[in-house]
Amino acid sequence: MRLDITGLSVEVAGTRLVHDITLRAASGRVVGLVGPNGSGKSTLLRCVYRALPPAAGAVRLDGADLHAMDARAGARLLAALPQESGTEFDFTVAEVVAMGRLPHQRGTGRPSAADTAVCARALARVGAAHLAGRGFPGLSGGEKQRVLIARALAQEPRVLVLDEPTNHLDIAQQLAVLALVRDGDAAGARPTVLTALHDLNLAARYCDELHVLSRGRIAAAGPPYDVLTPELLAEVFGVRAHRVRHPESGAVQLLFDRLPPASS
Ligand SMILES: Nc1ncnc2c1ncn2[C@@H]1O[C@H](COP(=O)(O)OP(=O)(O)OP(=O)(O)O)[C@@H](O)[C@H]1O
Repeated sequence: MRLDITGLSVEVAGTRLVHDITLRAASGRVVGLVGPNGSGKSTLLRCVYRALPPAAGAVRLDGADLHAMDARAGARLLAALPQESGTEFDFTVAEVVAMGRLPHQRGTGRPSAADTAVCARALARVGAAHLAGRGFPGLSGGEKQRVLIARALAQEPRVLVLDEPTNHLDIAQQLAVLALVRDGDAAGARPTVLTALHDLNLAARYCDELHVLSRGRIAAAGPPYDVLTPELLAEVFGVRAHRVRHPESGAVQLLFDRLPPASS
């Protein structure tokens, strides 16, 4: 499913934080959003997953206006992993993941055997099947993050919006989660993904395309290594970057240093 963001501006408490964003994620593509702290990534994503209304512009899924859809219809198409859930769900892990099935349930709202199977698969995909019976509040930060990703996967969305999915994850889990997001499920179903990421090397490795946000506006967009030039990294992130090649794969990697202080 295609995600089109056109002319999107977002305001919080009367202040415009995100200005006139236009980007497209073609069906099945992984599009990354990178930018320094406070550049507006979360605010933009919150509007895309409908936690905030647009002040101008629109978010469309295969041409249909997401903000004009009823909540259940929208939730059957698009699932989100917010940066901070803000909720200490007093539920078991299995119950938290089952919440992902709510948009698909009718009548009694009780999960069917098929719903339970979808949830079990989602937990297994993030390597958290063994946590199903545990209470959510007692999990570690990384375990919670994997369970919330499983909840989003259990929603079987056509579009997945992720705000820092690697937060709290150790390096092996970071690579595993981004690989599963990029590669889709065993049946080859792969949602369209829009994800904010801080780690520029991970963003370059797992995203088909990157959009760089700076002060609420798009500063650059395109294939990762066309975008992540030393000039842009100095200007937007304030760092000195070297590009080197991985000794085995030959893939480009970025190494960072602080910029030398400006001479007066
Ligand atoms: N409720 C709010 N009221 C006022 N300002 C806000 C509010 N929410 C966010 N902001 C400001 O908007 C700007 C963008 O914040 P946002 O969280 O979208 O940035 P971000 O790129 O996701 O940052 P980070 O990388 O630190 O997560 C920041 O300067 C932030 O302080």
